[in-house]
Amino acid sequence: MNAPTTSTAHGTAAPASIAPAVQLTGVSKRFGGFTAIDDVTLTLRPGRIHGLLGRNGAGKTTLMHLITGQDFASQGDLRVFGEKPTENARVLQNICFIKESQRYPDDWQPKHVFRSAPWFFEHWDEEFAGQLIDEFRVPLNRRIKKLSRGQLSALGVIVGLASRAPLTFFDEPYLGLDAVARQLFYDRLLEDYAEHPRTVVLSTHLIDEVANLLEHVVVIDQGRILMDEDADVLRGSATTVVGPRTAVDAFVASREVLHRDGIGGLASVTVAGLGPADRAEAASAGLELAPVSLQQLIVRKTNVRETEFEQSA
Ligand SMILES: Nc1ncnc2c1ncn2[C@@H]1O[C@H](COP(=O)(O)OP(=O)(O)OP(=O)(O)O)[C@@H](O)[C@H]1O
Repeated sequence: MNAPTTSTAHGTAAPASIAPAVQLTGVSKRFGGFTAIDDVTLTLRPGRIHGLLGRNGAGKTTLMHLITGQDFASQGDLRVFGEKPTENARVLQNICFIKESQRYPDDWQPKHVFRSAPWFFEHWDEEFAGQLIDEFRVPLNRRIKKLSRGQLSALGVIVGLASRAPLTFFDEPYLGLDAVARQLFYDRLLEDYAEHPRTVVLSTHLIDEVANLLEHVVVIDQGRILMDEDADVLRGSATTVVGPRTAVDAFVASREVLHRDGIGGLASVTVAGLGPADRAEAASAGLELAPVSLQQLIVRKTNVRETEFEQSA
């Protein structure tokens, strides 16, 4: 029996109904005395592109290992398509996990990877894979050990895209990819996802590069979820106010300040959520309002919440 799936208008299998694709409740992962994932409760809804973001060592890869059944949680309940993922073929056949450190048999060439992919991924699209192989210029008959770093990354990206797995993880897939190849990856992911909706989790440090792809953002730090919000809500949740310092200070005095910057008599202050009336007030005070990039927003909100966490600890 397969994991619950349903046909979309495009005829592609996707997780059924509105049941969560992934559901974690009070999940922790400890390595000896060190807690890498700390009491995480998180839901990933199906049919969305999620960004899993966070600083080095935050716990992103560990979390993905737990969700993809490669490791056991020390505590808590973890469900993927409603079932526990570990040692569960029904769930695992619907997951594709592309990671930078992917290992292949010593004597394998890319052609062996592409030949074996359909055994693992029931929605594998050979024609799409062929198109991507040409576009990313991956040599099919060279030993994988001899591939350049970028070619190796491209191999993973092609498998991840052409697998069309209902739940696909890309853990820092861009490492080694040049700017042209990264853009190609983003373009093909978005086009293919539009035609074949599925649940995608993208872990990356290049937040602004993927900002337009992301529908939902999860930020993790020291094993805890710092942010779990729709990207659109996040985008509209802060604005930078720029102008003469005294006017800016007066305007932000009663508002939630996320970040302050400035030089000489000029100030640039990022504040949370401005409504139409606030915007009119800023305009009449001669202040400029600038949008905040997703990356800046995440960095600023993360700093504020890290401080709150530290104070409450
Ligand atoms: N097998 C392990 N044994 C001990 N500690 C581990 C193990 N695996 C991960 N850790 C620790 O858990 C923490 C989270 O690591 P993880 O690889 O999940 O971070 P990450 O967010 O993916 O980081 P990066 O962005 O640098 O790849 C780190 O402090 C790491 O050293």
